[in-house]
Amino acid sequence: MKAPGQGRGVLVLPSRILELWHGFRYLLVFGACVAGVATYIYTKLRSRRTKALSSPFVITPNAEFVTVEKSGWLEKKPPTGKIGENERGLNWEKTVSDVRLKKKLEDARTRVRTTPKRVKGSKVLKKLLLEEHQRPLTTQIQPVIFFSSLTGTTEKFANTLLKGLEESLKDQRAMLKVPQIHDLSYIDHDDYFIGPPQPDGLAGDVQYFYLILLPSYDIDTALDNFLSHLQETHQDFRIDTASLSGLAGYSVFGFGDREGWSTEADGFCSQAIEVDKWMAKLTGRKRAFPLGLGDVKSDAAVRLDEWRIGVVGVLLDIAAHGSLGEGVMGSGDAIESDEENSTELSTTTETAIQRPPKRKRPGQRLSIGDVEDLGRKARAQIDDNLAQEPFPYPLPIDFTASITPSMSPAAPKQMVPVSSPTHVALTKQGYTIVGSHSGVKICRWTKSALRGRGSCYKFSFYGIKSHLCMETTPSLSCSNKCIFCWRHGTNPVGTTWRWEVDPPVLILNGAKEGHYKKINMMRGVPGVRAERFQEAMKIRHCALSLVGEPIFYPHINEFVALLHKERISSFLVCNAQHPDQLAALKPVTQLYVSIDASNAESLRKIDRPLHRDYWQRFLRCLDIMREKRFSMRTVFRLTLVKGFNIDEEVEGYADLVALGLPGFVEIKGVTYCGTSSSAGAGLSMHNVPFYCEIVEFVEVLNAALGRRGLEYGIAAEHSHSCCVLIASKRFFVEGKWHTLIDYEKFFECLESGKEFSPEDYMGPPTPEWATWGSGGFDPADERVDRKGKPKAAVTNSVGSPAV
Ligand SMILES: Cc1cc2nc3c(=O)[nH]c(=O)nc-3n(C[C@H](O)[C@H](O)[C@H](O)COP(=O)(O)O)c2cc1C
Ligand code: SF4
Repeated sequence: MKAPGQGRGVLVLPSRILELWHGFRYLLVFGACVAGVATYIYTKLRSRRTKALSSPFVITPNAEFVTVEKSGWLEKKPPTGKIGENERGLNWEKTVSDVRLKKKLEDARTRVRTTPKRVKGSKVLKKLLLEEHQRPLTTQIQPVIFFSSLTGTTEKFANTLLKGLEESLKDQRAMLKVPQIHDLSYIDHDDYFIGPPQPDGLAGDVQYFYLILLPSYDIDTALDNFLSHLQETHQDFRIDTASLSGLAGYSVFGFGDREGWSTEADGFCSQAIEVDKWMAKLTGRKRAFPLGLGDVKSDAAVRLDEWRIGVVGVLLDIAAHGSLGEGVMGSGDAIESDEENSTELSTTTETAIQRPPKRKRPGQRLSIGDVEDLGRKARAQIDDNLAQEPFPYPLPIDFTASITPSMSPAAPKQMVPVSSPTHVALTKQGYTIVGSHSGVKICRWTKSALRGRGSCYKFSFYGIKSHLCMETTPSLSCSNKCIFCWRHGTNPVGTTWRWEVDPPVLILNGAKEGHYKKINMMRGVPGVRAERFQEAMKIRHCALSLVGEPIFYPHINEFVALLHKERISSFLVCNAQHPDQLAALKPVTQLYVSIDASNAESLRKIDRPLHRDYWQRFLRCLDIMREKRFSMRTVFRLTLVKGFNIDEEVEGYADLVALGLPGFVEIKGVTYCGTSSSAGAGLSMHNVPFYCEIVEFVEVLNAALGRRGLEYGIAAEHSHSCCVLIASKRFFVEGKWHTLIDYEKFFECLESGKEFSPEDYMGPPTPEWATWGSGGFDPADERVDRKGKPKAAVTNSVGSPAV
């Protein structure tokens, strides 16, 4: 039997528990849930951590691949071999076998850490490049010569260059480091031709300047590897397309053999030309000096030396100014000659002629016979007219006339002040305004010649190399308002000189400075030939035929004398409106008048002269030209405008030739300038004659001169610029035309102080390729189309025009 208390106590315990459960059950359930969740999270976290710790270190793909691509070393490979397997079990150690590559990767990492770069698969924006190049250069420049040589020739030249550079740059050590030299066969191309080298601890303190000397081989050589390397680097989408833009600049010199590969088209220096192109792309057009080419069997040493001098000049520029100067990216865009608006414009528009319908001039034709006498008669007739029948209006004051005190104007103003619209307009069109009334502009032929694409017709006719020629004017103002003048509306005009006068020295120095500056801007333009670039740095000829009227300038004689003193020849074109000034003009190498029309009415409509006695002035000028023909070479320049003056004007022009008896008559087609004023005058592209039409006109004119008993003949042509030369038989010697000029002889004659005639400085015979029927394009140059592609040579046989 159980004790009563004992049995009750047993019953009370469960009910107590039940009671407690009811009282705390929600709390207990909630606590259990929280504990469960916490345990779950803890377990999860713990398991992750364990897994991570047991896996090999994996480089973050993004960061590391970017690193690799930025440095340009590897294609989608992790960058180091010291790490073991990754999650997929690939052993990177095995994939990176090249020890050097590993080192580069390390370097690349360092580089990336110090100089982060963006991956760019597209073309580098010009603006970005500009910014980069425009930053002031405070770093030292390290010139590096690279060469390749199979038989030792290039190596020898490279070492000579090294010595030359060391010598020339020794005083510039603060900015220019001692040049280095590397054989391309012994260096790793990756070290220098993916990105500029980064010297340890000096990143940012040194910029490299590459000089690359190469022979050319049309067989497989190590050079092909180098070329492929450049090409692949440029085309590698992971690498900046201009990955070498960090260079200070570069220039290439090629050695070849003209005996076996006579022209560039035949392969002369082909590989140097290729390398130059790839380097231009890789550096973002940092060609600091034009590509030089030398023939190992003739001129290599001379050409290399010229090139060295040019390169040293550039390096010194950098030392002095901290920048590459003009002509390379970042310092002023060099204008491609193909894009250039034609300077011929100035010479053609100033003479283009609008002709009235067919005009009969019975009784006005000069008879065959004594043309001299006729000239005198014409002059006498004019004088009579002036004396007996004064003009019904007051004659305008010629600027050559003396001015009475009462008429003297107040203080003269500047002709083209800097703030004037004319200044702005001319500057925009590429003119450099010199002083307050002069201008200079590099013409498209100068650019063309620098690139070996041909000189203007003056080379074929007179031996003027266009890259040695400066086109300028000492007076932007003129006394005509020709309807076809592209400057119409903004050009200063006047019958008298009423502006401040700049001294001739100032004009010449300013013009030369402006010209050289523009030449310098061609430095980085593809295709510019180093030797021509060098030659262009010495002006040999001056064409005073830009815009305006050169003899309007009161000190024209002094200006021309300064040119001659520097042995610069002078070709002066005037508009036949300033007879007194023309009469007072001292000898120039060649004197032109523009013949814009063959009768007074026509001239008035076309030239819209300010002088009311314009026709008398015009005739007087022809008269003076006739008188001057034994003291200097005289030229009539005719510009033909289709639909205006080709068919009907031949006889009239022949009469004018009979009057002035020029040594030469240049006939050329107008160049359409496409301005609103020319369009307003009814001119369009349809008025530009084809060469065959020029040829036809010339033949008819030649016949017309013959009928007048004038001893002229068709001497030369330049079909490339639609231009033909008729010459006096004075220049036909021993069965050959002698239209070229002996410039040295001209200066000698001048310096002798004695009287001399054009025959005294007549040059050698006109080259065969320039004579009538041969086309007139210098075979040493390459004719190209507008896109710069080689064009078939035009050999225009007489009567079957080619253009
Ligand atoms: C097999 C061979 C191929 C050549 N091919 C060219 C060529 O295509 N174009 C060229 O201008 N010169 C060519 N040359 C001429 C060399 O470029 C020239 O002799 C040069 O100076 C060699 O330089 P190096 O002695 O430094 O190797 C070739 C010469 C050889 C022997
Ligand atoms: S003469 Fe001189 S300025 Fe005139 S087109 Fe020829 S190169 Fe140019």
